Amino acid sequence: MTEYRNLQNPHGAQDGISPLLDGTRLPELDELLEGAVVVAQPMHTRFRGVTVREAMLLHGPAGWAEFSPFAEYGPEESSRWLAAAIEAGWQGWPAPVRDSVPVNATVPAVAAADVGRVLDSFGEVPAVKVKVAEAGRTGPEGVTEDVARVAEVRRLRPGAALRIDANQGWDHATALAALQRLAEHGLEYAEQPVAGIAGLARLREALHAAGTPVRIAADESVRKETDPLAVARAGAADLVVVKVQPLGGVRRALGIVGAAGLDAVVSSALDTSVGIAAGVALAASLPALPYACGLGTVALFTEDVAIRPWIPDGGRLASSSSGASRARPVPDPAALARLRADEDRQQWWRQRLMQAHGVLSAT
Ligand SMILES: O=C(O)CCC(=O)c1ccccc1C(=O)O
Ligand SMILES: [Mg+2]
Repeated sequence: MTEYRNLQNPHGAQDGISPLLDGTRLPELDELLEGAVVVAQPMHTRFRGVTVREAMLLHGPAGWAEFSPFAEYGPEESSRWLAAAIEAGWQGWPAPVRDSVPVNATVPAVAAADVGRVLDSFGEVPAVKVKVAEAGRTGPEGVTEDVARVAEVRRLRPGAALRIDANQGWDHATALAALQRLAEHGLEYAEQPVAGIAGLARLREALHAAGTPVRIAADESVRKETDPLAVARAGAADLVVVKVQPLGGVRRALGIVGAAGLDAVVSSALDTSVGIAAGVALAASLPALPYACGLGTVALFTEDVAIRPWIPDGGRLASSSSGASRARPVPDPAALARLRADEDRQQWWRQRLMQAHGVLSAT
């Protein structure tokens, strides 16, 4: 007998955003853990302080699913990532409205001399996102490095749309000065240059007043706020970045974009190809997709679990939902064996999944 539970989630049931697992059965723990495997995918370049990305892959009746909250995330936050995995593996995604989606290259905070190598790994792309304001490099020297990195991207890809992501690393004055310099290279938008909704609003106004109206995209102020719509309601950003796992699934992310009423950029959480497919499903089912998606990040790994890794081809990724122009990713057994994390890590991730499951079943 299938049990349907309409879970009341403290972060979900507000302002028309659906609760986590809205109407979807919460599988038993044993069912989730059967066939679950933790992989560790090494990276070409350090990203977000990480050189090996761990992810737990689950195998449900609808296909493979990814549960990969970052190591420092607790049960409450991780429960949204688990809800996204349950949607992927036990429910499937809504029908797409487009066959493929445009993708940006992602350039980590590397030295300008390494930019060419990173760009080449993505092939031809319509847009490039450049990481700036790396931890410990947010002072004047760091800004100079950021400007040099962006200038090198512009030199090598004169026709690409160019955006930067500061991961809220700058203070107001640094962001204002840095963005005025970076705007000379042509910026499509700046992603989370400073922390907080009030911070974004203040910076956005200061940029307009200074005559450099760089568009502002909110990322952390969407995915880490208890209310993902607060930034839109405050008029603090021009667009919102949406990620499937942190927002609790494709359907919930679609609802958030609709309620925000702003243009959305779909991006990855440094997922394996299994998680990237969910991001593509979101991008392929949004009513409008005015910006390239940050879903090319499998190119940052030295190896991936999928037989055909989800790396952009001609700047695009094909959609895999119903009417599939491409099947959903299936891990290659040989790659799973090679990338399998050690027993301690398998155990640690099973523990995390149990805790996230506990949050979903208690609410
Ligand atoms: O958007 C992209 O191009 C890549 C994804 C990305 O930058 C990212 C990946 C993992 C965690 C955080 C972020 C981020 O957008 O801040
Ligand atoms: Mg970001």
